[in-house]
Amino acid sequence: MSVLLEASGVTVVHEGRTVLGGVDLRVPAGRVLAVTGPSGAGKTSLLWALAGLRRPDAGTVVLDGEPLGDRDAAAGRGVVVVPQGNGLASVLTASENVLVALLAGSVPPAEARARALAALESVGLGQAGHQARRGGCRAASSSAWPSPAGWRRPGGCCSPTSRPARLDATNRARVVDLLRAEAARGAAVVMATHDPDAAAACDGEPAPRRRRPALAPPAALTPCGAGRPTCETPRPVAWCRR
Ligand SMILES: Nc1ncnc2c1ncn2[C@@H]1O[C@H](COP(=O)(O)OP(=O)(O)OP(=O)(O)O)[C@@H](O)[C@H]1O
Repeated sequence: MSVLLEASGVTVVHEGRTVLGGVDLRVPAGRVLAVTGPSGAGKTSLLWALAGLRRPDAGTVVLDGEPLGDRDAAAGRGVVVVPQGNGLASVLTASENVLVALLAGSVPPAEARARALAALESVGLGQAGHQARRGGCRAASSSAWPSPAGWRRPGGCCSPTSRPARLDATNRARVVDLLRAEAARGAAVVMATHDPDAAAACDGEPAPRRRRPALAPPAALTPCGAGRPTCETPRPVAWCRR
């Protein structure tokens, strides 16, 4: 089945404050959607909701026509989430971090080693990944770390990543390339970023019209992408790559 991630009216309330209001989006397989906005705009809240980590206070998240469910259910359906802090174990090397994820998904050890090496090479770490611990491989960014489910059966992939302070142009391009490759393998990819260049690399088209007035977050998510202006009004927007 072709992956289709849809959100409808997703609203997140923290401590009585609406930080995300009525976001609609639709991300089919093969597309990379970027959401951007200033700190506090609600990017992480949106991605957490899309990944099943945070139940929306209103609205729905649907994957392939079925409600997403909680994180366990989402993971079981191939939804990968890459947290901002990478979620890596600092006591493990880069390759060990990748291996653990693969082995936990019952990938045979030999295959897991090959996949781990391929993943690290794709971000320019290669053999260095056998020595590099978390601090040393941060520039490779989060997208290098696949979930086994995500590799075997591409589903949604939510990546709050690419803070400009952490990625230079080369590594930014690598991250975007990895996300595009994931999309090309059939994933629907959502990336949150502060980095206008990273967002622009995910060229796109406007999301469907909102069905209800926005409960504007304190600083709204804004669209960006090749040739697309930034919205001047608070308007959470999603967009997809053709
Ligand atoms: N667990 C929480 N409890 C209370 N408030 C929260 C919680 N998580 C987020 N918030 C608030 O919700 C708002 C949106 O936060 P969120 O992390 O989604 O924004 P963001 O766009 O991802 O920000 P950043 O780019 O800095 O990561 C912020 O004002 C934040 O302080």
